[in-house]
Amino acid sequence: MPDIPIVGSYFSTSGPLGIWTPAVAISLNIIAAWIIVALIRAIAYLRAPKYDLFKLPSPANSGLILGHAKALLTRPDYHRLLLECARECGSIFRLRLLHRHVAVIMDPAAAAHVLSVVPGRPHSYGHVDEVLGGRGVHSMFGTSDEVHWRAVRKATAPAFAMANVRRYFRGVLTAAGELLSRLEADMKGQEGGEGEAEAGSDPRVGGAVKVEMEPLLQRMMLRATLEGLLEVPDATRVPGFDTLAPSIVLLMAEANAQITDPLRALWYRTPLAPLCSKHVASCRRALREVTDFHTRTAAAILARPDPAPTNTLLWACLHRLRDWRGGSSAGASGGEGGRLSPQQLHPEVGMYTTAGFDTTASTLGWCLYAVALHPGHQRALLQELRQYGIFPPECVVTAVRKKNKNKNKENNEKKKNNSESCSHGGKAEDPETKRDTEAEAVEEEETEEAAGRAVELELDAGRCPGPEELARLPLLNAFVWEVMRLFPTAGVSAERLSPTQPVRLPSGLTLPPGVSLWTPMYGLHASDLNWQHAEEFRPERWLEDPHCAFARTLPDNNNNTSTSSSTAAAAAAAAPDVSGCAAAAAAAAAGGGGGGAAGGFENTQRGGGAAHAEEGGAARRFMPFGEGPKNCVGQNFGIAVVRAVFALLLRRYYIALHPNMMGELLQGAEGAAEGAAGEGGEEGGCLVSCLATRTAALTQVAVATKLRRLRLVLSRRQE
Ligand code: HEM
Repeated sequence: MPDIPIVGSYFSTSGPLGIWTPAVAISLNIIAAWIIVALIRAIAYLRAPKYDLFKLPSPANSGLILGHAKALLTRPDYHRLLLECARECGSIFRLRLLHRHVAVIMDPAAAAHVLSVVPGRPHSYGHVDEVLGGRGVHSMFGTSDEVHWRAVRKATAPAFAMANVRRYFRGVLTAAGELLSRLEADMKGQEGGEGEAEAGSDPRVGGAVKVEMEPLLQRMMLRATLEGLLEVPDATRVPGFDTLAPSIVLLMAEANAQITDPLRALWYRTPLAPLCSKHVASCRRALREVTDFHTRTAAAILARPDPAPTNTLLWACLHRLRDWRGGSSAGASGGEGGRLSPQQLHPEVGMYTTAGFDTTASTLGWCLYAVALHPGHQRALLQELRQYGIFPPECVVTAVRKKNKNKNKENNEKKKNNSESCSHGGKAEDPETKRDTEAEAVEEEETEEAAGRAVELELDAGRCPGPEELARLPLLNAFVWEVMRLFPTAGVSAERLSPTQPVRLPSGLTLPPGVSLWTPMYGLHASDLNWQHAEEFRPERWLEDPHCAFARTLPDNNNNTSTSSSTAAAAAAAAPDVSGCAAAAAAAAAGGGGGGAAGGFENTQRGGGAAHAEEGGAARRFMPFGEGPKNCVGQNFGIAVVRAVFALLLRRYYIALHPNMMGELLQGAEGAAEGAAGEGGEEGGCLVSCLATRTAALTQVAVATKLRRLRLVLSRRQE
């Protein structure tokens, strides 16, 4: 009998291989364990019910260990990568990220089905939730507890009825007034040689001034949310307001980086991270500040007297929210338990403060980018705004300067009273007094200008359009829908997970539980499989076809569209690009397809169905606000703000891209993009895809898909 060494000696250097013995022994043990696990999984797989996951085609660019993760991680514009995969594999395909499988769904019927029937969001949303509610605390958005989600959704959804959106609009106009003041102040500063964004560069470009738009839009939307939705009086005076938007943006970027890089998430959570990395330290500080701000807002809401039962404004719905823990069904106030403490309410307050501001600001940013790229459309839009009297110059008034009150207190009081009475649109004002006030305001503006001080502007609510009026403008709405189609701000961020139940797709394929179901909006909206001339920016498509949001208008074999064509559509289609847009708008307004751009989408979207009944069940192919029970609850408010602020800026300023940004856009695609930026934008196929690729290179694909830096040149229009 050979002498068998005891097991312990395999792990010591006295073993048969000398100093190599422990290393070899450990490796052999790991391999053995791996084989055992693989055998167990193989047996489990053979015994498990059969699913169709592996029947889905998978793109070729898969690495042995990382699978498709490497390609996704190395392409910052991975929304375009998904589009390329769809071209290779079709509109439903499978990606492998390490050992995990993800079904990517760009087919409208399958996407709408998944978003409608699969309730859960994947765990990666937890990183985002941390920004909304704090560490380890979940809001309705990121919770995996369906009772929690249902309770809060049911209690707060009435807050976004149109009647309430009208109420919130005052807050929007206040915030938009501040935006104008800041823009004018920037312009004045730059004219005087101050406030340059980049040292050494000339801020004046051909008599106009450059502006970094994103931070201004984010601040505006945050103020609109706090003062409009939550009725926080003068949010700008609340401690921490000035740093809130940049802090949330910083944290959202970090959350996104952690979603795509799990190792980063691990490192971020170690106690060493803030000591070694300034970035992590500032994120931690920002998180504390943001959490503190939300808790204070929640406490302020709860401190208000009980709202009347008929009050469905957002703050009132949140005030009424009751503890849902321990209950299996949600009562009228969302829960059946006791009152919530500020700490319990703060994730929901944080979610509502945060969910709308970056999405809406980015959508606005995309609108400004698109209008700067298409001067012909800009002219047509301006014409429409003038024709309908939207945001006339008189709606912008100069606010009373409190600085001068010692000098001219009495005079200022008089003006303040006048301005307040008209800004709430309450009392009818004597036209004579109004003219006097305007003249004084202009005079004051001039005095302030002469003194080199910034002028504060306000919007006169009585002269501004309401949300419904804006929703009726055919061209404006067609333009905004087209922007939201080609540049959806939730471009990659809709994902569902069914942890225990298999998911059956409309095509008949059944996917196993635990597989991530990813429905990237960008892919749905920009894929040739779903749209004709998908990558072309053509707002007219919304005017030509009242049911453009549904997948029924794909070309038949003869390259004709199957739409039940109207005279309006035919007239519009025959007209050239920009004038075509105006012609289509006119035709649509005349009744040919008037509801298409403005009413059609909204009506059906509110219905909540994934399929359009009138169209024999055609699937929705346009879903910038998501689909199904977890679609965007704040969409009425979001779209109203986009329309209003976009129209306001368009009416007041000529909007162009800053030459530096134009330079970046043209890099490597000079000839191609130049044409698109020129009058009329006659876009050939190559030019269209070049422009799309270059835009993607300037895009930050994150929780919100937005331009990395939006630099514009704004010049005041002469009325
Ligand atoms: C143009 C602006 C907006 C866009 C494009 C947008 C887009 C979206 C999308 C695509 C979703 C669904 C995500 C998913 O399927 O997982 C969503 C959800 C949500 N949005 Fe918006 N949103 C906008 C504005 C707003 C505003 C203004 C608010 C509120 C103030 C808001 C609050 C929410 C909330 C609370 C959810 C989660 C709904 C739930 O889980 O039931 N959004 N949004």
